[in-house]
Amino acid sequence: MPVEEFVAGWISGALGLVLGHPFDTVKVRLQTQTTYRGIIDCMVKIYRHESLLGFFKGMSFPIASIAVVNSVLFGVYSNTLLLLTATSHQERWAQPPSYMHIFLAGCTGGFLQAYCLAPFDLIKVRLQNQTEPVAQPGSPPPQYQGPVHCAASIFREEGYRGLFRGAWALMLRDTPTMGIYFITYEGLCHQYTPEGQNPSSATVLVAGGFAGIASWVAATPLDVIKSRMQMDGLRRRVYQGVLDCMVSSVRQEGLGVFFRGVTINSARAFPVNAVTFLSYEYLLRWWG
Ligand SMILES: CN(C)C(=N)NCCC[C@H](N)C(=O)O
Repeated sequence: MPVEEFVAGWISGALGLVLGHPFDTVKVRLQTQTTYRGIIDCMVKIYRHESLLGFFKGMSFPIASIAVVNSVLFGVYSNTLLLLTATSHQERWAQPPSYMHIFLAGCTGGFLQAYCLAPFDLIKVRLQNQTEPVAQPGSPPPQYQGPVHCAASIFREEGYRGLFRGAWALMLRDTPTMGIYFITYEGLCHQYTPEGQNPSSATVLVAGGFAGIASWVAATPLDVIKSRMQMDGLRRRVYQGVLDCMVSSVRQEGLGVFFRGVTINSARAFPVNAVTFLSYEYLLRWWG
């Protein structure tokens, strides 16, 4: 099993994550809180009330977890393709796998990474939703004082299963959309690369960016539900499950609720995934 794919997945994911985290904070707030009038209003309020640091709330855990999460996604994707098609990453441009195989490998990677991601994503969302300014002397401390405190409090108050709150919605979100992610990336690369050659940096950047946008547009409805399920249980339980969360969200806010955060998700997805795929491809070429 080639381990370079796992390491390349980790490094490239970390680069993309730092770039995209401020957008992610705005998205999570828009999806779970009703106090903001839109992206700009949310950004201005975060900056005024919480300073620039407010945009980076909840980032330390994802940075620590990206090693596991992204290496599982890229490593499982690549190794599943190797199993299905018997072609390694280096041979893949000369002998392209079928779209069905790419989709299946993407779904497998997405499914397994969702399981690893669930507790880390929960803690990120809970921390991002704390609106108190970071470390202001004299003011009451926020409910969670950091990622470890947050994890320990969830474990104490909601038990082990509490750490996996929203995990079903996360799996439903990530399994098909990671198939879409890799199909878009590989499809665009092949479209714009002469037979048998490696794709150029510009092609990788554009294909990676559009793969991010396509997958996030498809993922946004379940992303909204996932974030709501993760915030549920903080004070009292509102939703009985994923379906109940969908139905009551639509009843209260209309069908538009499924597209909350889609603009900021797409704006974030392009640079994040362009950088992720470019660094991934270069690291593998460098080691290959
Ligand atoms: C849920 N969906 C659609 C995805 N996770 N798509 C793949 C993008 C992964 C990248 N780390 C990012 O955060 O954009």
